[in-house]
Amino acid sequence: MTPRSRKNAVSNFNVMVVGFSGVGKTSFVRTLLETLLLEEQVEDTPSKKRRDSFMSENSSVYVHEEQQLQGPIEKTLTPYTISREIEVDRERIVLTIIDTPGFQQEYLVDKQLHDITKYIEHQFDLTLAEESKVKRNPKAVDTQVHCCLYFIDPKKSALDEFDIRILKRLSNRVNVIPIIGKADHLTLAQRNRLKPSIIKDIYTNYKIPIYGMPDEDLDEEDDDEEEEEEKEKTKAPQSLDDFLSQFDYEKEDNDTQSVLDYLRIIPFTFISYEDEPETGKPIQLDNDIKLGRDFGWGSIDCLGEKYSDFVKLKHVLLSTHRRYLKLDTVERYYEQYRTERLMYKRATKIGLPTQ
Ligand SMILES: Nc1nc2c(ncn2[C@@H]2O[C@H](COP(=O)(O)OP(=O)(O)OP(=O)(O)O)[C@@H](O)[C@H]2O)c(=O)[nH]1
Repeated sequence: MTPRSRKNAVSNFNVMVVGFSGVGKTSFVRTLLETLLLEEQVEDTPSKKRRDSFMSENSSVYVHEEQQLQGPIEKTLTPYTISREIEVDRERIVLTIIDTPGFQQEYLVDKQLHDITKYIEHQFDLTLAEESKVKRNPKAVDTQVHCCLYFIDPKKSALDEFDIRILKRLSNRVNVIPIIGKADHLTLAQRNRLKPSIIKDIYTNYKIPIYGMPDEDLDEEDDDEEEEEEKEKTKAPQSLDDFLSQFDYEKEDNDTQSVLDYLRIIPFTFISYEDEPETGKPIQLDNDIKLGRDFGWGSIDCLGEKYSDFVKLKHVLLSTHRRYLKLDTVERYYEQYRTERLMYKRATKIGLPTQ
C-alpha cells in the first residue's frame, strides 16, 4: 500500500442495537449521531456525512438517510442502517449503525432473535464468498457486525429469562456490550443495585461470554484435566470484582488497563436527549449543555457523566476498544462461523447427520 492510499483509507465500523421495544435504541442512535454532529461543529470541519448502501444487499434491511431519523420518534418496525463518516484519532471511519425492531411479545422473541443472528451470519457469508474468489475485490466493504449493544430495561431489577437467552445467543455470534437504557428511570441507589446484579448474572450465574469477559480456559490449555479442575476449584474468581481485584492497575500495560476500565463500568447507563416539541430541535439547557432532558421539576444534561455513561461508552466504542472489537469479530466470531460452515459442508458431503 502506498503512503497516499493509506492516508485515504477508510475503515468500516458496524454497530448493531438490540433490545426489547421501547428501551431507547432509536433514541440512542439519534443521540450518538447528534453528538458526532456537535463535535463537527466544534471542530469546524466540513460535514463528513456519507451514506453507505452496503447493507442493502440484505433486502429486508433499509438504508436510512439521516433526515429520516428526525421528527417525532416512532417504533422501529423494520431494521435499517444509517452511516456517517467520522474521524477518530486521525483515522477515517464509516460508522454504520444497524437499528433493529425491539422484541415485543415473548412468544416472538425466538423468531426475532433468529432474524438478527441470520443477519449477522449473512455478513460472515459475504466475507466467506469474497475470500473464496480467485480475484478478490480490493474495494470490498467490511460489513461484519463488530459490536452489538444490548439494551436492558431499567424497570427490571435483574436480567430475566429472555435477556439471558438473548445474551447467550448473541454472544455466540457477536461482541455484545450491555447497556441500561432510559437510566433516568433509576435513582442512584437503584442503579447501584442493578449494575452488580446484571454482572452477577452474566459473569457468575450464567457465564455469558459478552465482550471483554475473562476467558479462564485460555491460560490453562496445557494443563491436564484433573489439574485444571483442581485449579478451577481453588482459583476461579467467584465474581467479576474478585477477578478485577487480582490486578494491580498501575502496573498493567495500557491495553490491560483499558480492558479493566471497561469491565469496571459495564453495564453502561444511557439517557437519551429529548427534542423541544415546538422546534423539533434538541433541548438545550445553556450554551454548554446542548443535549438535555426536561422533567418539569428539573432538567439533566444527557451527556453528563454524573447521570450517564454515554461519554465513556462512545469513547470505548469509537476509540479505545474499536480495534479489539474488530479483531475479536474476525478472530473469534468469523473464524468460528467459518469452521462451522466447513464442518457442515464436509458432514453433508459424507452423509453424516447434521444438527
Ligand atoms: N425518560 C426517558 N425516555 C426515553 C429515553 N430514551 C427514549 N425514551 C422514550 O422512550 C420511547 C421509546 O424510545 P425508542 O428510542 O423509540 O425505543 P426503541 O427501543 O427504539 O423502541 P422500538 O422502536 O419499539 O424497538 C420514546 O417515547 C422515547 O422518547 C430516555 O433515556 N429516558
